[in-house]
Amino acid sequence: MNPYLTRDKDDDEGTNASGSTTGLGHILRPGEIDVSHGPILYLEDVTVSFDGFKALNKLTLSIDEGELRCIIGPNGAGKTTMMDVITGKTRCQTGKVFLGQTIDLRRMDEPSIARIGIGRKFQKPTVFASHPVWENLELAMKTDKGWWPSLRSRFTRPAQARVEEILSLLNLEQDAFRLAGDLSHGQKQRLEIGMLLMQQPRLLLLDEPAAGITDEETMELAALLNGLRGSCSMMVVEHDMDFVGALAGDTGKVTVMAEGSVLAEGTLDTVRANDTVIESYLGR
Ligand SMILES: Nc1ncnc2c1ncn2[C@@H]1O[C@H](COP(=O)(O)OP(=O)(O)OP(=O)(O)O)[C@@H](O)[C@H]1O
Repeated sequence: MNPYLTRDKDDDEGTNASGSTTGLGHILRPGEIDVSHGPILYLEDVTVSFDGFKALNKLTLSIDEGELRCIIGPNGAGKTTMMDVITGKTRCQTGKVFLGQTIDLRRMDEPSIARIGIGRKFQKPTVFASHPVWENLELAMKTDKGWWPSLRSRFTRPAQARVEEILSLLNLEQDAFRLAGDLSHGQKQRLEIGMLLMQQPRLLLLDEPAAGITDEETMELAALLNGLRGSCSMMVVEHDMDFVGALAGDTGKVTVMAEGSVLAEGTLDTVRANDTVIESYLGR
């Protein structure tokens, strides 16, 4: 079962002080993401310069709610810098960066951006190697206590149910009691995505999740991400074109970046046939 289907009712609907539904879904509570009239992520004319070099050059891009967008492009195109800007790690000099219609990410710091629902996975998996798989998931669960204090707190029934749901989604049920450090590279990648899912993100940013994993694990990862489609928006930066093909299918939108801007956008077949893309990235 998709874990987002069990999202708390209060997470998605307007509620009044007594907790009953108001029916005024368009009236936003603080921190609520408004996607009623447009995309979940919107970047416009974003520029980032490092000592005069433009890593991002008037980058304009948007992601729809529930979309899985693959981003491809040559080394140095600015893909990681773009994720750094979205997550508040790097500040852009000019441009707009919005989550939904109302949340200006440029005004927020990294922890606040993470709390509001943007999860990021770096290329190298980061798991608690000396803890069992299930405990990695439990530690990652959204909590006001933080990870380390929560290690000592009781494992509640709802937490247990969510861990079981995510283990099943990750196809790691048989490995629940193994130490995370003993998993294969591909299993660690899936576990780290599961740890992000425990926090019920609205937008996931994944940087080359298929790098260094076997072909079989790559397809398993693609199945996992395809299964999340619609319930969580995702931006996946990737060089492995088989993986991109498995994610984008015939109709998914792929963005090609080069020199800090969008070079082309469309279905994988469309961008693959684009002469400029062939010249600058895919080769003949
Ligand atoms: N902190 C920094 N200081 C100076 N230059 C930087 C910095 N961060 C990135 N750059 C430069 O900005 C450009 C874009 O880098 P970025 O890592 O965003 O590209 P990328 O598309 O993610 O590449 P790759 O596919 O190799 O990961 C590169 O030329 C890089 O050297």
